[in-house]
Amino acid sequence: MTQDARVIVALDFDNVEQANQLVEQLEPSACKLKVGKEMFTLFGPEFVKSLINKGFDVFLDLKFHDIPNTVAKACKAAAEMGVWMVNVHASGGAEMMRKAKQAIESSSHPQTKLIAVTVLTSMDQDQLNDVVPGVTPAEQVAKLAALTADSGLDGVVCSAKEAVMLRKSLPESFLLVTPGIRPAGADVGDQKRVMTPVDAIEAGVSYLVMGRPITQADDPLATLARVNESIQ
Ligand SMILES: O=C(O)c1cc(=O)[nH]c(=O)n1[C@@H]1O[C@H](COP(=O)(O)O)[C@@H](O)[C@H]1O
Repeated sequence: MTQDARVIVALDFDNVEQANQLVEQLEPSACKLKVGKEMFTLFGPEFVKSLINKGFDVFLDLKFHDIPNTVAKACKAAAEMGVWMVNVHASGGAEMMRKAKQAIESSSHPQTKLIAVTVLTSMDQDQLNDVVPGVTPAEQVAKLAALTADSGLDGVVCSAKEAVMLRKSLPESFLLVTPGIRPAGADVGDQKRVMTPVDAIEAGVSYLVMGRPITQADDPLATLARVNESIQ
């Protein structure tokens, strides 16, 4: 594996011992780690710092969405924890995103990457119609990704299905971070816009977020190794 692992393992556990049991088997060269709302609410910054101290790049996935001042301060606090990446919702608007980026740049860890969620990968056309009528997921992702890039952020969270389209209009350095990744035949669960790891990388994705297909596998390490091999 290269130093810059392309798989981000989503640690969505309600039990810190279980999470640590998995983490102990993983290597920072083989994957990055994502801590989301469940584990952060249960176990807080100490858990995040323990992963950073083990050498992992940590994506703190709290999807901030609030008034600009509040989000900026939350992003600065996240950066000062030493995380590799943090995210906000692009639908919070340009001012919110710009202020968040500036706050990170003024922090003691200015290299923390800031990305914005476009349309959640659990949403299909029907669900999006309830929120933004008459717009396809791809159109909404394109609009919010352009807004995110214009606001100076490092990238977006989208589904791999939108990657080819986004790569046509956004620079190579703009990060596309894609959940909804499922190896062929794996259980889709609540995800709607899904793709396999190989197809996602071929579509131009920067990082693959994978939770249950790895964490719930009989052999998480072997599953991660197979994914890494397939995308080399
Ligand atoms: O921001 C995210 O990470 C995220 C955005 C999105 O649109 N969809 C999405 O599934 N996620 C997260 O990515 C992970 C996907 O997990 P699995 O569906 O188990 O692979 C979860 O932790 C979600 O919270």
